[in-house]
Amino acid sequence: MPQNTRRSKLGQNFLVNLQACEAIAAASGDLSQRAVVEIGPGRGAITEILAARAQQLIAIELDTLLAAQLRQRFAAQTHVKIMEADVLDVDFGELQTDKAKLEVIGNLPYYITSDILLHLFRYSAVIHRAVIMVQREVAERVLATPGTSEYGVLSATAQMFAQVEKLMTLPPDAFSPPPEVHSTVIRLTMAPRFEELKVDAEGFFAFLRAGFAQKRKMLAKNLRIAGLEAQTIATAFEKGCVSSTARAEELTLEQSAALYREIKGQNSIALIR
Ligand SMILES: C[S@@+](CC[C@H](N)C(=O)[O-])C[C@H]1O[C@@H](n2cnc3c(N)ncnc32)[C@H](O)[C@@H]1O
Repeated sequence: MPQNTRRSKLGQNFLVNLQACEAIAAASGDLSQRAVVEIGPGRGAITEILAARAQQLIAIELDTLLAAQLRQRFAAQTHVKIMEADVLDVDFGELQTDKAKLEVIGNLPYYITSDILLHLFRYSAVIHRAVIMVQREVAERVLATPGTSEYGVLSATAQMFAQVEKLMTLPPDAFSPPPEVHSTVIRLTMAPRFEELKVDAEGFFAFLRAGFAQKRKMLAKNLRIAGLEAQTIATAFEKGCVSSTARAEELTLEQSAALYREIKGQNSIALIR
């Protein structure tokens, strides 16, 4: 495959703004006692800084050539391990070598941002924080609050697993080659809310996906389409104090959870297709 095609396919827009590299590494705090996982180290701009600060660094790179170059460059630093792999295939549980949770950092390949986020949430029990660069529009969706048009399944999912913060936005010229979009660094501090809101992850996410399935439709309508009985929905909305005309994006996570618990209490969740 020609180099340019491979680059755009793998989301290879390398960060060339040194200040931004420093800021990303600094956003994870003191790393001297931490194991850090870098996703997509590329040409090593952030890797270099992390190698100087972390107790242990595991950098996961899919591109064979880049991985080989990094391996050579960091050969003398035994606390740095370059893994040639697809990050989505990596079991983060196996990367944790002591009790301390992992710090994750990365200027992500944008073509699989949502998949990487879901992968990180799957391993939220072994991750402390993730400082990641994503496309600005994705950051806006992750950070969106209920009642705004950006609020959707991604916002609800991210906010069920983590406290999310926006750190900085960079223009295309901070990268080489420049992407067509602006980029935003966000910090996710893992703090799952399932116990607090008394919901199970699998059922609650199926409920959220059904509720957001057609964003222009009212939540009740979407739940009907998903297979719930009208009476079940009406009772749950009444008990959960949710307006029958509400749309899914208007509900806080607390309200969605209350509604879900009501529906589950009526043994109707299994009806969701
Ligand atoms: C946006 S670049 C960031 C490179 C570097 N960290 C920087 O900031 O300059 C994304 C990197 O992720 C790598 N990559 C793409 N898909 C990947 C995957 N599935 N698993 C691991 N790395 C991947 C690309 O080869 C590229 O090096």
